[in-house]
Formats: sequence, structure tokens, C-alpha cells
Amino acid sequence: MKELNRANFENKKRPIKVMQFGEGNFLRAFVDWILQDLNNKGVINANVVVVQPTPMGRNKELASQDGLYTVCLEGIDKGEKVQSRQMIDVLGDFVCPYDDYAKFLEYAKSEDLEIVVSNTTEAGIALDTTDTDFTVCPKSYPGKLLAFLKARYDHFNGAEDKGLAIVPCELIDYNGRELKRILVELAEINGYDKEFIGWLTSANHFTSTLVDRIVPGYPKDKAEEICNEVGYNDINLVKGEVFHLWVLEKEPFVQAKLPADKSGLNVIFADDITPYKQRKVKILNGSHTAMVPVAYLSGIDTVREAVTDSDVGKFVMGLVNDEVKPTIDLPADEMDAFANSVIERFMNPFIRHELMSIALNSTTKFRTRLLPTYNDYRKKFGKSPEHILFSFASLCVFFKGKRGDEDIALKDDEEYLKFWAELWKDDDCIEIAKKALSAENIWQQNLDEDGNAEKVAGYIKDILELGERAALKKFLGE
Ligand SMILES: NC(=O)c1ccc[n+]([C@@H]2O[C@H](COP(=O)([O-])OP(=O)(O)OC[C@H]3O[C@@H](n4cnc5c(N)ncnc54)[C@H](O)[C@@H]3O)[C@@H](O)[C@H]2O)c1
Ligand SMILES: O=P(O)(O)OC[C@@H](O)[C@@H](O)[C@H](O)[C@H](O)CO
Repeated sequence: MKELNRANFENKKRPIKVMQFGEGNFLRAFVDWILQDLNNKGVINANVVVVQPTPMGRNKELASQDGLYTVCLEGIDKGEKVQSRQMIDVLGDFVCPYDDYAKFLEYAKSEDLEIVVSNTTEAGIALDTTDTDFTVCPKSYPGKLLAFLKARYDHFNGAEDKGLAIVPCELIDYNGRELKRILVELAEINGYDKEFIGWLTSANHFTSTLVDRIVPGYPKDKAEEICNEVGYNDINLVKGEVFHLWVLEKEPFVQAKLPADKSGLNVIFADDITPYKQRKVKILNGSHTAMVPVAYLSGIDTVREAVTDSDVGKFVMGLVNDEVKPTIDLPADEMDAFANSVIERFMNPFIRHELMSIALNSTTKFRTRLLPTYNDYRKKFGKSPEHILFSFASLCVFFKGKRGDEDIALKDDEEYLKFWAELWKDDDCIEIAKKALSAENIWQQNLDEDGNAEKVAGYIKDILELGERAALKKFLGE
């Protein structure tokens, strides 16, 4: 089979106008796929330099194919199977700043560069106050970006027209504003002067965005079949659903440099991204996160199996209809249409979305993706949402680390893993529930309120004694 590289395939030369922090599945199947489309349609003429934001990553693998890789999209549209195989050729260069910091900073002098995009996970946009020595590669993503922007400012003597469009895609509230806030704070910590901070905030244009596409990543089970079909070997295949939505806060500079809404894809520049963010994170990510411990402990491995299972499916529908939807301020018909489309996307027969991949960092995800619904529900109805409490109880048992005789490959922050391990040294369900609910350092609030502990303890007891599925049936009143 042919090797995938620029000698054998595409070798389009385009100026490198985009610096991308992150080389993960999502950016490659979403942002780079959109940039490819914009290039193909002549809307932009831009390639990407990929900056690996952590010491371990896929830059070497991507570079080994000269940046070429294939995005495989599969889904159902109007009852018909839709599938595409798109070769992506926009990744023009790769930098690992840990190995070649000088090359990374050299890009700051580029006349072509206009845009920075990123997806460094929810953990990436965080202030690291120890990022103070920019003679070596900074540890955090904001540290790297600040070092880069300072080098650009110095090189171009603070020229206003050398600022960049900064477009983060991390799933945190107002990612653009948050990144800007952290950059300013870090600049102050580093003692940078007012002139630089003025340039940072006025010549550079930050926008907040909301991204949506389910991207399970490398299709292990189908990779050989796909390579045979396309006729070349591709170690960087990435699979996703056909659905995509990118909502960007309106920002004239960003719109001018990245007219991503101009190629007919599902890209929107909106005055306010809040309603899009709320409904997406609460309904889609919230039900993903809530279903993981319930479904996995019930013996299920994938999202599709979970939502099509009679018990877990009923649980997810109950959560979405009774607890999530009432907390979102959108017209009922719009909300129903969105919720139904999410459930259909979960049922996509061509996507194998492993629950264990969603389980990564479940502790933080419970806080960011379910607690906003928990709080809004309590404000509205004056009581706790039962499905979320049942999911919480299941999460506690999930972190006990066993599914039957099998060990669960728990992946979370070290401090959280320690917390859960400590919790299970106890065997009194009420003590376990109380300790778990009152961990304010994790949840940023005390969840041991209003009878929650008794309820969660009861669910934990049922799960331990009856097993998850029987406990779930009991919860559902079956
Ligand atoms: N995969 C999806 O379906 C999907 C869809 C929408 C949004 N997202 C979001 O995109 C993010 C990445 O998902 P993915 O599927 O590309 O994952 P991935 O594991 O393929 O890539 C993760 C990327 O984040 C970087 N990273 C990880 N921790 C970091 C840190 N602390 N600081 C800086 N960089 C860090 C890694 O180097 C890598 O580039 C997730 O947080 C997710 O919320 C994913
Ligand atoms: O990617 P994660 O691990 O942050 O979250 C898992 C899923 O909820 C997420 O990837 C969704 O599939 C995605 O957000 C859909 O747009």
C-alpha cells in the first residue's frame, strides 16, 4: 500500500497564517477540516503550524506523513447513511517547543501569521504563576502564548497591525475572555510594562467560541478497512460524526481574518454564544458525563449501547427531559429539537464512542458539566435533581474501581484519585456519601444539603448490594 506523504500525494504550498496549539483528534477533525474546506473553496489561502502544547503528543507521527491525514465522517442524514473521507493537507509545519523553543519563537517574527487557534482541553487555559522564565519553554499554554506574543511585540516594536486573531476552542465558559484575562495576569506577574499589556489587549483580538462535533478519534476497529478503501496507509486517521457546529463571538478582526462562515459549513458568528454553550454543554456533555458511570457499571461500553439500552436509555431521557431542559432558557420547541438531535447523534450506528474515553477526568467533568444544571434546577424547583444524584452515587461506586471482577482503568487527576481511594477505606454508605458530597475543594460548593446524603447513601447501598442495573431499575421504579 502507498505511504501517505507529500511526495506521493498533495503538496499545496500555502503561507502559514495559522498557529495551532494542540494536535489532538478534535482540532484535526474539526478546525483543520474547516480550514481545509475554506482553502478548497478559495475563501482563505492558509496553512497551519502545529505547536505541541505538552511534551508528549502526536507531532512526530503527524510530521512522519508530512502533515497529511484523513478525516472520516460517518452518520445518518434524513434516514440515509452519509460518509466522507477527506484528506487534510493544511498542516504545513510542526513545532515542539520543548525540543525546539527557538523555532517556536522564530514564528513570532512571521509577517504571514494572522491567527492562533487552540484546544488544550479544559485543563489547558489555566494560570500557572510559576511560568516566569521565558528563556526556556513555559509549562502552560498561556505561558507559551505569552512568551510568543512578547517576542512578536519586541520584534515588530509594538506595531498595532501585527496583533493576531486569537480563537480558543476549549470547552470552558467564555474561553477567549478567560485566555485574555490569564495572559494579562501572567504578563503582570512577569513584570511586563503597560505598553506591552496595552498591545496585548488592543492589537490582539480574542474571541470566545463553542465547538460541537463528536470525535472518537482513531478508529481502531475500522482502520485497516478504511486504509484499504482509500488506498494508502494512514496512522493519523481520525473519525468523527458528520454533524458540526462552530459558534464564534462576533469580532470584526477575527471575522475578517477567519471568515469561517463563508464556505457553507455550519459556522455562526453570534452576538452572544451563551445560549449555544448552555444547551450544548448541559444537554450533550452533561448527559455523556451522567451516563458514563451508570452505563459502564451496568456492563455497557459505548454511548450508542447506553442510549439504546432500555434502562440506561430511560435514565438519560429522564435526566434530559426532567432535569436539564427546564434549566435552559430557550423556547420549548427549539430545545426539544436540539435534545432530540443529540439523542439521535448518540445513536449514530457508525460511531463507536467508548464510555471510558468520556470517563477521562470524570471528577472535573461532573463539576463543570452537571453541577450548573444541579444548581439551576435547585434554584428553580427548590429541591435536588434525582437523576443527577443517582449519577453521583454511581460515580462514587465507579471510583471504587471495579466492574465485577474487572479493574476499571480510572484516569483522573492524581489528587482526585487519592480522594476517591481514601473515600473507599470507609464502608459505611452514609459516611461515604457525606464525605463525597461535602468535598468543597472538588465541587467548589458543599453538596451535602437538603437530604442529598441520605439519598446518595441509599443509591450507593443499592448499587453495592443489588448491582448497578438492578439499582437503576429500582430508581426508575421498575
Ligand atoms: N473529541 C471530541 O468529541 C470533542 C468534541 C468537542 C470538544 N472536545 C474538546 O476537545 C478537547 C480535546 O479533545 P481531543 O479529542 O482532541 O483530545 P486529544 O487527547 O486527542 O488531544 C488533547 C490535546 O490537548 C493537549 N493537552 C492536554 N492537556 C493539556 C494541558 N494541561 N495543557 C496544554 N495542553 C494540553 C494535548 O497535548 C493534545 O494536544 C477536550 O477537552 C474536549 O472537551 C472534544
Ligand atoms: O472530549 P471530552 O473528554 O472533554 O468530553 C467527552 C465528550 O462529552 C465530548 O467529546 C463530546 O463528544 C463533544 O463535546 C461533542 O461536541
